[in-house]
Amino acid sequence: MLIGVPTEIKNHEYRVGLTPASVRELTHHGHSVLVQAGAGTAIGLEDEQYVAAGAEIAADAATVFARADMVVKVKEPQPQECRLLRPGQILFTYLHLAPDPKQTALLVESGATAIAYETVTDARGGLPLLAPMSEVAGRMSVQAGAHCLEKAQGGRGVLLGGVPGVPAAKVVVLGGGVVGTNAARMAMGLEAKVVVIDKSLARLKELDLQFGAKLQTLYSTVDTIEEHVLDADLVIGAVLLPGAAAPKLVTAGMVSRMKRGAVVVDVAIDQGGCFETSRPTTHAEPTYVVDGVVHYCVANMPGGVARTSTFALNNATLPFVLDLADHGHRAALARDPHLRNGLNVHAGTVTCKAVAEAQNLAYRPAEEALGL
Ligand SMILES: NC(=O)C1=CN([C@@H]2O[C@H](COP(=O)(O)OP(=O)(O)OC[C@H]3O[C@@H](n4cnc5c(N)ncnc54)[C@H](O)[C@@H]3O)[C@@H](O)[C@H]2O)C=CC1
Ligand SMILES: CC(=O)C(=O)O
Ligand SMILES: [Mg+2]
Repeated sequence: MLIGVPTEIKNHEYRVGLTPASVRELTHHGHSVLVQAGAGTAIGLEDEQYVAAGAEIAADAATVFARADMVVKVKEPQPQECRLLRPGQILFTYLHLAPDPKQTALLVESGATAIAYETVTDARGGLPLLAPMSEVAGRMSVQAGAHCLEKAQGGRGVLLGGVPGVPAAKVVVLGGGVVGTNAARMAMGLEAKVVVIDKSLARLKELDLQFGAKLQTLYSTVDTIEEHVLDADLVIGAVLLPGAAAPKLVTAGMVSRMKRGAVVVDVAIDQGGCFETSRPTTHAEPTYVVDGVVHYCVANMPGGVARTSTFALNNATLPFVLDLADHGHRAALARDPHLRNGLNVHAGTVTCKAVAEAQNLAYRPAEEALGL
């Protein structure tokens, strides 16, 4: 199979779909890889390293999309990329379609087979291709939040850990999954007072066992959310209903009653965000203020630490890329129900139920669309 890797074009996005080491694995399996010139240069992955691993270098994205049987990316395709896709071609990348009707329509129109990293599952109920970036974003959310709390950034001028004689800041984490756990761990490491709110009792039990008395775990109700958000210095949004638009747990009314200079970091923004006042921002302009509350809503946070993120992402995606390349999409999707859960759009139909429901579109189960 010919696998194509275009340069990412989203704002300040420097990750790359395949590392030279991943390219070497693919060529070792007898596949060909076409990498756009300069795709990894920003993070020190030079064209020469890709060539040494067996890749061919293409001058531009149009060539990569025109020749590749499978396009491997990081972020959702931008409109000009969607228009380069064709029927029968595989697109393997993050899509986050539920809150994005425009991209959904373009992918349906393309006729391509679009497999989303974020809805691929594993046998333990996890999301193995979302998890590495959730680890990164969870850890970054506390760095970002701590920075935004500084006066010059519009924050309250509060140090997360306090100092002897002065109280620590209060950090509230909504959702105790992969992002939430990593955020809580970093916030506890900086000696903030940390509360995690989740609607899964099983998850709260695991967190309690893992962190003990240092972490307060609370069951998610409107009451609990309101009480703790109003009292917080930093709130981190980390909830997820896989594939679906994020639930708006924090209303605009609650935000208006938060402390002036408090900060919200809405990591769930890629699924639409869990604060009613959230809208996507970029690394170039990461924050805005609503009712005195600083909002950080960058939809590609891991792009900020693109080198770490690229290696972490490739560790998780490579086995699936190899599977798709070795067997073709139909056989690979037929034999692996977890990879099949990643199929969001195939040959002009939406095959992810949560996406179809979010946008009121016709849904066709993947098995039916693939003729399995
Ligand atoms: N902005 C960015 O750059 C990035 C965003 N993300 C996003 O972060 C979000 C979280 O991802 P993960 O932690 O991997 O998901 P996860 O599935 O590991 O955790 C989500 C948690 O939310 C909880 N939850 C669901 N509904 C809830 C409710 N009503 N109240 C309280 N908790 C609730 C679930 O029980 C679960 O524990 C996703 O939207 C993901 O796409 C992930 C990486 C990067
Ligand atoms: C998951 C995601 O949105 C990202 O890594 O950018
Ligand atoms: Mg505890």
